[in-house]
Amino acid sequence: MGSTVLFAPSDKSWDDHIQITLFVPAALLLVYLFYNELVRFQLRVPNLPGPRGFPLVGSLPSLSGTITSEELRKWAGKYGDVFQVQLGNSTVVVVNTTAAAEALFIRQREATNSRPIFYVLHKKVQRNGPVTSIGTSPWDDSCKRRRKVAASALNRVSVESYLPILNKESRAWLVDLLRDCDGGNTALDVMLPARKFAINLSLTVSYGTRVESIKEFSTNDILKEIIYVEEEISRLRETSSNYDNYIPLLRPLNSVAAALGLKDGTHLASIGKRRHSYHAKLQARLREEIAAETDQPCIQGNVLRDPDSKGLSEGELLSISLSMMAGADTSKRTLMWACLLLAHRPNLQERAYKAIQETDPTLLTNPDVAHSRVEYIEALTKEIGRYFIVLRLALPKATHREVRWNGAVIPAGTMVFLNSWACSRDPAVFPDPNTFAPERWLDSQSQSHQHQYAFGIGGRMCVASQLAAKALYTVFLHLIAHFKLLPADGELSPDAADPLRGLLEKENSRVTPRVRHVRFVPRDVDITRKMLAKKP
Ligand code: HEM
Repeated sequence: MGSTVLFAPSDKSWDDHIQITLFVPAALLLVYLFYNELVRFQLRVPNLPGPRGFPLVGSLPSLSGTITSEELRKWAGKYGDVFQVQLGNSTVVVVNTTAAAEALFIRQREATNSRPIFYVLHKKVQRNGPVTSIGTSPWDDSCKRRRKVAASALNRVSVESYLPILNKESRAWLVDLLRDCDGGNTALDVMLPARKFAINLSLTVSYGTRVESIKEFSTNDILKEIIYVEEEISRLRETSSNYDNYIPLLRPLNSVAAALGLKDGTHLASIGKRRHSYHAKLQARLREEIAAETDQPCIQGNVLRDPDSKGLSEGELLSISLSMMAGADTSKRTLMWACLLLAHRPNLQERAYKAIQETDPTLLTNPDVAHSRVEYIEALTKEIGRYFIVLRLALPKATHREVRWNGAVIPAGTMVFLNSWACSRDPAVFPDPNTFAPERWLDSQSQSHQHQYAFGIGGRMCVASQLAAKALYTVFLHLIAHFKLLPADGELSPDAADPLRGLLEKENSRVTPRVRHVRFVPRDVDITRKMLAKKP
């Protein structure tokens, strides 16, 4: 007798089985998509124009592969100065002109003072950490306290006390250049000295410590860690990518991928932990220096010496230091663009050199130049900030209360992008905006008192704008006084230092130049050596 399979499904029941297996998830997905579209629809700001985009993803595909800030600037031509765009499930209000920026961030300053919460940064990277940096903290009492301490440590008066540091760091740059430039025959990677300068500035302000040699960046474990971790954080803070922030559906999919071993599910949290851990090491070192009375004045030191004076918790103090290190990234990128621009504009260098000579020729041989005021170099510094805008969408902002614009009421908790790039290209206040013209900032010009958007605007503007501007000024003056900068291959390229065509990555709103090498030819080696010898 042949064996009988009692429960063998007939062909029909197999078909039913397969149909149900396919149908149920498809139906659930459709229900989810429908519900999600309702949510996305409700999140739109009534009476504010803006594209609707695609289901689920909104305008993300339309922005993908574009230079986001420039694309949004172009969209303003169609939708107006202020419009809304949906990035997945997030509604973002984009502000594209100087008039609109003043209306929202100055006249409604209190209401636009906050920062959004991002899934990747706040929920994943910071998951186990006590704090976020100031620049990524929503507006509350703690944020107010931290910002106040940072701002008073970096205000115009305090900046005076940092001038010796700025002189020292810009001279250190010249020492490195003189040693490595090979009389201008070898092109140097400008990222290395720019990074050293920027990290030293942040380390000094925060912990009273600095890096002596560029080589340490590849040999010293804590510095290697700072660089890796800060670059990762910078990538994870990027607003134009990190789609998990905007499309909730991706989050469980990523968890499944991590569970299946297809991606590293611990990476994000580990970056947050590593950031806290390197700061803890720097702080421990500073505590030892304080105990030995060998510490240098710095923000952490001031608070550690007198913990009750500022009313900050340990976590809040740490948050201030996280913020100082994040600032290093922007200074570095600005310095890189500036070197490239100067290398491709010999006339600009000569004009600047002449301006130093005419204002005060002793500055050409003086080791300390940070105190000086050469109007043209100040204008050059401002124009470099305007022309390149290294943080093209500033840092993402959020409304803290209702904001009004042209009949639309933008509710509290809405994400807002200040398109600093578009504001800097606003022809209403910057005629011929695509031309690099330091002259526009000279006192005689009508634009000279315009706001410079490189540092953002409003209640959450860069707390270190005075210090950063002075630091850039000091480097530019010293560089121009002692070196001629030339393109790496001798060819003057119109694209290398172009803020759109010269980009390394189009979509990144923190912009870096594609070309990184420049030749530095000493103007007069003996004069530079003598100047450097005046100070240890
Ligand atoms: C060329 C150099 C720099 C540029 C272009 C720059 C630019 C910016 C921009 C655009 C913002 C956001 C402003 C806004 O949302 O309106 C910002 C915020 C901030 N910057 Fe800078 N920055 C620079 C250097 C620094 C340095 C050196 C530090 C620290 C030592 C620093 C600390 C901060 C902090 C703490 C914030 C957050 C402010 C807040 O959210 O309340 N920045 N910066």
